[in-house]
Amino acid sequence: MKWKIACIQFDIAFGNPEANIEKVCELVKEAGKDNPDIIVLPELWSTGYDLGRLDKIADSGGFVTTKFLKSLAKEQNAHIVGGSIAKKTNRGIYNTMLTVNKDGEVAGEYSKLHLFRLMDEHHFLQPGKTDGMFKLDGENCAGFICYDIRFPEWIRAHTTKNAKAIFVVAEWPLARVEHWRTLLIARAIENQCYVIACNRSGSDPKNEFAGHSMIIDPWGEILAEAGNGAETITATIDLAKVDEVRKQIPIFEDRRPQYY
Ligand SMILES: NC(=O)CCC(=O)C(=O)O
Repeated sequence: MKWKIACIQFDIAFGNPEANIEKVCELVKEAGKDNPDIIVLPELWSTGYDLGRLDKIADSGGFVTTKFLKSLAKEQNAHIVGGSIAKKTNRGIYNTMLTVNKDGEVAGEYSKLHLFRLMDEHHFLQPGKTDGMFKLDGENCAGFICYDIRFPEWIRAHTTKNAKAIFVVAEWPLARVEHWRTLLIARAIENQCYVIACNRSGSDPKNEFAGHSMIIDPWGEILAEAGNGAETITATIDLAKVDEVRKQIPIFEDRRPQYY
């Protein structure tokens, strides 16, 4: 399976879902001119980290964003890994990744498992309880949200279920850009999978963000990398390469989990 991927890196308007929905609509349509198979958005793209106002601005039940992403996916004939949104439920607010396929169906829903205390998430958000596996065109994929990439065991729990492409959506600050780049490359090499990572650019009242969205192959080669401004990066990935690399160095066969 070959997929052309587009990661849309942009500056999120702080606490302004209407403005962000309008912007994403425009940017997805622009990216769609290149006929990508999969379009990826960053973390909390509709609200940014305006955590103190989430009670007012989070999407209740995720209904507005789900409907919006479904209609965009159908219109663009592309799968959308819809970054994440703040989803309000009667159990609290979650940082939730929604993936919709090009038929306009929800292919996956994953709420961030590891809340990032340095950015106060634990005061405002609930941690998810499910894994990030989903399928696109019958292929196993997995989704992760930002801080999750610091937990290799969480990513591994998905690649041992044969996830071949992992999607990381983020609001990763510039202060730790080298951690971002190094961790993403390491996750690709150690799991012998594609890593498709979409970060935001710009700043909010507390942080300047790194950008540097990346598409990395299972050998750890960077196929595309953004700078730190608003930019859409694209690359074509071929999942056959995952099987090739896993055959060349068979780490999944050579694991000794009984000793770990
Ligand atoms: N939004 C996040 O989860 C940020 C994670 C981060 O910055 C880190 O260093 O980890």
